[in-house]
Amino acid sequence: MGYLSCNAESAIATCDPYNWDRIKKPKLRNKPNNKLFKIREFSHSELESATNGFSAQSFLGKGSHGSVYRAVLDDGKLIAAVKRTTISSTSTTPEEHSHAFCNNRTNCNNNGTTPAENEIEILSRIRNPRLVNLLGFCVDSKEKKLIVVEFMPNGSLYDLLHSSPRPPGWTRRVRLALQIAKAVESLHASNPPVIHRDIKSSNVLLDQTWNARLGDFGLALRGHVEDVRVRCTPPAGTLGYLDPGYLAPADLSTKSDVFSFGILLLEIISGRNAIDVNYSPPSVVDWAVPLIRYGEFAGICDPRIGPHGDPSVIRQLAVLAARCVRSTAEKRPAMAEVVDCLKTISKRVHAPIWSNLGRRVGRERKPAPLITWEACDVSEEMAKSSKLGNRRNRKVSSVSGAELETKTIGTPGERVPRSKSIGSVSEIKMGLDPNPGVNQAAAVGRRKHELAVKMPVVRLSKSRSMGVLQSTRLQVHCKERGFMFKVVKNPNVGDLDESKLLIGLDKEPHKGLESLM
Ligand SMILES: Nc1ncnc2c1ncn2[C@@H]1O[C@H](COP(=O)(O)OP(=O)(O)OP(=O)(O)O)[C@@H](O)[C@H]1O
Repeated sequence: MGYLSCNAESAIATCDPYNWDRIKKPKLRNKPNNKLFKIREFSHSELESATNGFSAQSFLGKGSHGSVYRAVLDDGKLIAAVKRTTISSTSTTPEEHSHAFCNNRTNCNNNGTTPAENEIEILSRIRNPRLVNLLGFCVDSKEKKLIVVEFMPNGSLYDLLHSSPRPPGWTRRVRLALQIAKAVESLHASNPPVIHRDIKSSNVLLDQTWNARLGDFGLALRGHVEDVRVRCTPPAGTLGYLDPGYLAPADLSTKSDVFSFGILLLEIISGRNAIDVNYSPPSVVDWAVPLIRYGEFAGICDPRIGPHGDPSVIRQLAVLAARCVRSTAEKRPAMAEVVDCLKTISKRVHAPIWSNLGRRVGRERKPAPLITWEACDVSEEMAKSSKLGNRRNRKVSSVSGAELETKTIGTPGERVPRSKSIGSVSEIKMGLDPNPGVNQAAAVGRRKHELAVKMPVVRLSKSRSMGVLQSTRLQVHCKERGFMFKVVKNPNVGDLDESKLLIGLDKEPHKGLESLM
């Protein structure tokens, strides 16, 4: 039995009673592997030598909360990834605050724990082949926590979708989507449930056999919605993936993860970033949902690979994604249902080529009613919207069009190749359009072809997890406009070159944003 001590308040026994519960109920669906497992405590010198002194050669990448290094441990028998966070539970400097996107009352994102402590606490209780599992931790002399997790040698799903010279085919995309869905479902099926809150393609890593693993539990919350901890943790997530209905702690549910998964599924289908200012509308939801409503399924497929030979595969994937991003959380499917749908789709993707021959030679063939329009609320709204006009369209799409700070737009209709530049939020100010139907109506009107309005060249960087801004004015904005994002250069960010996206739901204005509100 391993025992992990993070700090006096949050000492964690890996033999948690919750895990005993699950061990007693082995038949639970997709039960995470909650067998007791050892969490190692590494010495700092051990990790230092395993990463060649945290050298540039060992550097794997940088996230919102710190840097990640490849570590060779146990005489080469164990390769791991070490996350060195930029904040400690005792740190107080403004720089550290801004690195952690913390509000100005605490340097912690979750009620007294830093993202690193939070990740250790959550991952020490769950273990699953679909997750980037915890191997151990280390506390350095400045009380900073270093997290040691399984090393994922094949990069992230983000890189695979957006930077790979050989974009994955449909079989692989559906397999990856199913693996991620299973990972999320296993979190939601835990007792108490774990809500990840930061599902996105850069947090899906690929293991040595190219299977998807969900990682980065820095923002995850473990508990029931009524638990104090969940109720007191302000909203956080990443722009483009964040559930627009998640405006206050009480709004959080597993359905927020379902929304983010829906965005990820649209990204997998289309190869488009969640937010891409090279397109109008920049939000993948605003772009894809109107096309899905009008049955233009081929229009949302990644043009680098084209639609799947069996149109029902794309239809089912698209409708599933549209259901996940429904604006009403209760109408979104549970992850268990998402897994079932993807399993069925997966079987169709794998169906032998001759099963499609009927259609190819012109023989009429009914698509399998796996996810029919009738079963999908989107169809109801489609029918309503055609009666009520485009103003109704806004109700379906949860994340409305992002508003560009600059209005300079190139020639409408001019085709712009899909840019690999990363849809981010650095140079732009984004808000939920107060008239979201306008964007969507335009999208529908020109739906026969992909919308391609050339935007000013903006070099973008990867969307980052965001923290919390405390602002009454922004809260008012949120209420008045439905929901509002502000993306600005944050002068407090220090050496992080990323601009930070902040969403405010509380009292005191954040210095960096005050002037922009
Ligand atoms: N276990 C791992 N194995 C290999 N590479 C990893 C591992 N974990 C993270 N990385 C890489 O390190 C980089 C930083 O990861 P990290 O999770 O800290 O941030 P992120 O997900 O990119 O951004 P954010 O913190 O905003 O969510 C990423 O490029 C990621 O691919």
